[in-house]
Amino acid sequence: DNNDSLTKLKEEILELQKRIDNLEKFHKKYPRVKYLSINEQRRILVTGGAGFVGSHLVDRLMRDGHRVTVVDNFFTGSKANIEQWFGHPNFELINHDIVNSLFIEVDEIYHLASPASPPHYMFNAIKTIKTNTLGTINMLGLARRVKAKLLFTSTSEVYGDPEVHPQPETYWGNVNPIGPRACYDESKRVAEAMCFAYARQEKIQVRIARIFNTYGPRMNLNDGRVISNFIIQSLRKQNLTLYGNGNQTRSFQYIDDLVNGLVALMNSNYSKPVNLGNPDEFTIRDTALLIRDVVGNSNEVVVKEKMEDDPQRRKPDITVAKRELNWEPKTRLREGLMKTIDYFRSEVDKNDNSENLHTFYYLNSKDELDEIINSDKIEL
Ligand SMILES: O=C(O)[C@H]1O[C@H](OP(=O)(O)OP(=O)(O)OC[C@H]2O[C@@H](n3ccc(=O)[nH]c3=O)[C@H](O)[C@@H]2O)[C@H](O)[C@@H](O)[C@@H]1O
Repeated sequence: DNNDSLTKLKEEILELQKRIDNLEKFHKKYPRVKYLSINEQRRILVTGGAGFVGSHLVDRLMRDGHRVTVVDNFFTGSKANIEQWFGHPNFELINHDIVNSLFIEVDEIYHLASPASPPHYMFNAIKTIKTNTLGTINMLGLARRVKAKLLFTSTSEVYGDPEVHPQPETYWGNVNPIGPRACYDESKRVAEAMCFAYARQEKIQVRIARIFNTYGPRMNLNDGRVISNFIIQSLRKQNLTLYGNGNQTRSFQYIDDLVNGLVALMNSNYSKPVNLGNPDEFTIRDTALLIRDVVGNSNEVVVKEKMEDDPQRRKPDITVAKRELNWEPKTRLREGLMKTIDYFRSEVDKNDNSENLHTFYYLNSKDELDEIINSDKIEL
């Protein structure tokens, strides 16, 4: 008997030894990064660096050879977006909410942290306002203390429901200050004002990007914005939800183009706001039909209640970006959609077994909320 258990123990030890050997053999492979000398290498903070746009920017800055610190509170960001850099000597992740002060030493700050999808930013309107106001003040304070250059990611939503088309940076906008979108567009507007106040009064170097509708891999499955909703609905063979008649327009920019624009803007000498967007304009109905076509299904398009204060037409005038940054978007919508659909296809496959996922719906009224709760569309 003793002999038996001894043999069994020996077998178990051998098995464990094998596993330790395997672990020791494992070396994490990172994407290739450029070598920069100490003089060339910059210390760069990316707030919201675990989010959709932030993580693509982090990839670019890391590959360029810089030292990158990500700050994120993971409200809409996710660790999976940046896990490729965990453990890399040039990379650091701080779980921190920028509504509180941050004390670190950096040369540049890309300040992206903010929920961006309407259902997300409306989910906790006060928190959205705090993030864009207190959060931006904190980042400007940091920039002043350590003499860093700060790029603020503003939005085409500062133009509200625009009465000028396409929208140049000189247009002051048509924003409802008390509407459901105000928590986002008004707080982004005041954040722009803060950047300019710090630039004038404290001589901080600021850059302001007004980002127009952007899509691509790593958008959350529950992002709730139109491109991801239509793709997921098409993949799952659900009805495509058109809010309103679908004649409203948007101009969609692929993520890689935006990242190039952000880096070009940071490195430029231009300190006034710059539109970054793709001027190809589509109605939302046509967008639904195109996505359905590229996915290759024939789902029905159903009309839902119109969003309150939904901008009716949106298209960037990118004359300034072309002139000052020598930048323009390169990716056509169909091409960008194909890459995005590939990403969503694998994410949907992964997630559909875990049943805890749903598309966000806009709630315009109490009736609509009741309707959703009583239907099987959403698990609350
Ligand atoms: O990217 C921008 O410039 C700004 O505007 C967007 O807001 P919005 O254009 O309203 O983005 P979506 O939620 O994608 O909506 C686009 C249009 O599609 C419609 N929509 C959305 C989702 C859906 O399932 N169905 C649908 O018809 C909306 O009503 C809207 O007319 C984003 O929310 C912001 O992050 C960003 O700052």
